[in-house]
Amino acid sequence: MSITVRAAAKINLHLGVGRVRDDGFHPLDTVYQAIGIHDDLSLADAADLTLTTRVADHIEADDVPDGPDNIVLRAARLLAERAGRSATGTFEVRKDIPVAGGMAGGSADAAAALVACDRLWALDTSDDDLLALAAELGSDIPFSLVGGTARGAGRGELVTPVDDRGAWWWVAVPASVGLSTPAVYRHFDVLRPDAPEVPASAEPLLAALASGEPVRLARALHNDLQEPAIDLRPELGELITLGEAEGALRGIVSGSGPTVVFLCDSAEGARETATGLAGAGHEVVLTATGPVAGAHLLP
Ligand SMILES: C[C@@](CO)(OP(=O)(O)O)[C@H](O)COP(=O)(O)OP(=O)(O)OC[C@H]1O[C@@H](n2ccc(N)nc2=O)[C@H](O)[C@@H]1O
Ligand SMILES: Nc1ncnc2c1ncn2[C@@H]1O[C@H](COP(=O)(O)OP(=O)(O)O)[C@@H](O)[C@H]1O
Repeated sequence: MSITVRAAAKINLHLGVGRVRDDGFHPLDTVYQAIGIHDDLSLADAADLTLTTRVADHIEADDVPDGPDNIVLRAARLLAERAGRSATGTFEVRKDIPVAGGMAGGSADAAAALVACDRLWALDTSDDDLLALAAELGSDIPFSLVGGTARGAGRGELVTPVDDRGAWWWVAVPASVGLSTPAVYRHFDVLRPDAPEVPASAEPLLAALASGEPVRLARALHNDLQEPAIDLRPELGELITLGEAEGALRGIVSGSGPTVVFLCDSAEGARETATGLAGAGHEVVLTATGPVAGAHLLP
């Protein structure tokens, strides 16, 4: 038997970051949105545990570990250990989500692996237990299970779905070389030694989301990791200016970057912005809508 699970990229519409905690993580008040850029993960019965990866043209195959470090295998082993069985199966990951891009591609694959193993191994794990395992594997992974639009608290792992009736149009421009999430958080600590213990509230963003108006949402977008990301990669600031000149309502660094996402007012607006960015020499320009579903089985 073989099954396929699809998992989406995320962006942070609001990313409030507080002063680093004693455990090395930063307290967050964030709003995630899953958008229509996907990885698909297939899992087939087998006696042992193996993984192959296939990547879209815009991804460098060498950037994705194919050994035990791949988060798919870590997720499978963790679930197997908790279920008291051995981890078995042949995984194939087909990646379209930019790697180390601030779009939680690894987290999407980990969430997909939890869903796929739970199903193929017939474990029937409860949602709460799957969410707890996801949080052990990484702060963003519970959101990758839930999808849609959701608020994240704690270090990002405590996820609550929020009201979002919009269908938002996004243009995403990944960079050819990724940025390390811990490095961007460390740079935040250097630039913001006075960061408040309580992160900037997501409430204004939630009000803009509920209005359904793209111009209001554009104004409310907020990312405390944008400043450190741009300080490490000044060209990201130029890219934001360019996309806004090409018709986007607003550009913002996605999570810890270096992908930049642009909110557009319509499908037509997204097409124009994408065409303008491609014409200016950006080889990879992706268009997507959000919100979309979290990790789910494909028929
Ligand atoms: C920045 C964000 C925003 O959504 O996403 P990305 O841009 O990476 O996609 C997340 O906080 C990334 O979450 P994730 O990539 O799951 O991080 P984890 O594996 O849990 O942690 C990796 C490292 O990031 C730092 N980290 C992560 C989360 C957090 N709240 N504070 C932190 O300081 C820590 O240095 C940690 O050791
Ligand atoms: N399945 C996977 N897909 C992508 N990256 C992975 C995977 N498994 C492990 N990694 C490692 O995780 C790092 C962060 O990847 P990713 O989740 O794409 O970025 P981000 O944290 O910026 O959202 C990569 O540089 C890579 O070394």
